[in-house]
Amino acid sequence: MINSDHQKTEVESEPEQEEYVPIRKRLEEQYENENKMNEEDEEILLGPKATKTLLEQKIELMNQQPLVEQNQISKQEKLKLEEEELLQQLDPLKPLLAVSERSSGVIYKDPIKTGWEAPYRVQKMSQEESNELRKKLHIIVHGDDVCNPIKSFKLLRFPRSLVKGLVERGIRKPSPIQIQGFPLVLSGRDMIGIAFTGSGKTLVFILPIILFCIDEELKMPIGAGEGPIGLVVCPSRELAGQIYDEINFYSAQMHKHGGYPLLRTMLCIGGIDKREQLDGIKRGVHIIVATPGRLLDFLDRKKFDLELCRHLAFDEADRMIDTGFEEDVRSILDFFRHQRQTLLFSATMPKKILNFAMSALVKPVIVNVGRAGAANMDVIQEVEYVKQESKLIYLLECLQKTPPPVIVFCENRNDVDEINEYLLIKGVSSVGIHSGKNQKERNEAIRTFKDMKVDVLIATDIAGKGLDFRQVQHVINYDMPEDIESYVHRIGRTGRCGKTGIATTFINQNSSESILIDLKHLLMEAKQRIPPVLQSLSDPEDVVRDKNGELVECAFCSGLGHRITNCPKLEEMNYKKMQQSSIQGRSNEWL
Ligand SMILES: Nc1ncnc2c1ncn2[C@@H]1O[C@H](COP(=O)(O)OP(=O)(O)OP(=O)(O)O)[C@@H](O)[C@H]1O
Repeated sequence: MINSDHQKTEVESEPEQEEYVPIRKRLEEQYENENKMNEEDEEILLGPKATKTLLEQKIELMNQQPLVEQNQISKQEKLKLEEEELLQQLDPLKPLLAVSERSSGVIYKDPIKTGWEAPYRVQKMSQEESNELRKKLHIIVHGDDVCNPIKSFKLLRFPRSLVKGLVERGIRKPSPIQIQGFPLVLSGRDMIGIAFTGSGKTLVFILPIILFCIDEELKMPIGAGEGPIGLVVCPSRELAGQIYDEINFYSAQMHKHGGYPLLRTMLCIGGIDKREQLDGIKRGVHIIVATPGRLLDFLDRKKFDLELCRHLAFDEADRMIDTGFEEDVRSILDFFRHQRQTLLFSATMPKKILNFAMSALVKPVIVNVGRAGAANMDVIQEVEYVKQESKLIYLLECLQKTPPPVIVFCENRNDVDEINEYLLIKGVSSVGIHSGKNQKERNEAIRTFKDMKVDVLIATDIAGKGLDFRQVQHVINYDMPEDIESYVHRIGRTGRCGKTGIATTFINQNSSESILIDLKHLLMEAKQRIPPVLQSLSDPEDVVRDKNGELVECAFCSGLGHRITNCPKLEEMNYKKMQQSSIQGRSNEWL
């Protein structure tokens, strides 16, 4: 978690802790309270409420069928329905609609219009041909009127100067998420893109946004104080910096090789001088890349507005709307004055977040490449039992597995500092990054590591999501993260864009059994070797399989080894939420 360190410090410094109330009880109470307040709102938005539970409705439905057709509700089905119900109770949140949209009663039914159209050759592809191609590439789509996938940049009508830029980056043909994602985004559709780490999701939103902005600029140049047309929001400053650099790279390529206008972009994140950022706005800006805290700060203080903004992308979207931050997202949406295109991307997307996110989209298309939350198959996953006291020594040995650069992840920042000190003493060139460091130190750490001036980066989950370090062949988890999604993101820092990588994870008696069972199933799914220590763990009784015998994932964290009723992430989040209810304001991490 990006701000887990910060949260831990706050929690530790609390003199008196509130009494711990079991999750079910708290949820029941919370649901009752929120329900009272939101009944009217919800009825307007969602229609009249059902008076019966899903289970009762199902039984009633079955009773209406002829006796012969009646099957007993299986234990599994019953569990699934109970889970659906629990999920609904967990989600007493209003749909992700901005207050302004709700108050004006405006409901958009059609996607926004763009000037892009697929070539005739693509348009006349039959449904069977499209499905065949999707099947071959493991692309699964959900949604109405999904446009055909497109296999080449040329057919996508990308300008030559842009293709030149792609080639300079070693990119010659679109990846599966891009084959389906580009035509959808270019044609104005709202989209949720879910594909494994390192599969090229970033380009799916940045390239179309660049093209839309150039188109607008050519029609009517952006004036002083105007813009942005495109807004990208992501959960960490480092990721924002990376996306910002990518946008500038492709814009510069199009300017240099094609004479297109050079786009004005702005990085809107905490930890850097506000005045510098505001200077950018004065000249007018086409694209802003932001973290939510600083963005809301500027929007609240009317430093710029979203009057012209038509394209909004959330990267690592599930993290953005994870418990506790949906209010920030709602506030951002509230600044939009006109219809927008909304795009969400991540390698993990638990069902709870997906349901919630869908309410902000218009006629959305969900594009999946593989199971949401599955590990990248190009990463060889190794799990080793290492006693707590032997970890540092073993780490040195483990670093020899591959040539540098290597990333070492750990849960808390004290460990980052301790490991960094140890490695430096042992003569290993390393650098540490965590939320306790100032932005200058954080930027410096990422830069020196990216430029391969140091061999090892030691990081908390602050560097776990979205960051693209092309050369990294080995990721070491010094400890097992608290939830399986963070594990998937962490190991995804290697094995990117088709290259193979190794991930080594240290486990011991400190790792919770629940997360180890999730890990075991994730390894099984990715056809990896299961070490004896994990083999000996048996599944809890409530684990459910679908008709094909596949495990049904937890709807809250996508873990395969437990149900939502026993979700450790949910338990942890609710505990933290309760602990922090007295702490006012947004986390520093987001500013
Ligand atoms: N079609 C492509 N062919 C080859 N390389 C590509 C292609 N598209 C993107 N890349 C490169 O692959 C790397 C990973 O891309 P990107 O960062 O977009 O992955 P991602 O899917 O967003 O991963 P994560 O989930 O970890 O954020 C980048 O270096 C990018 O330049």
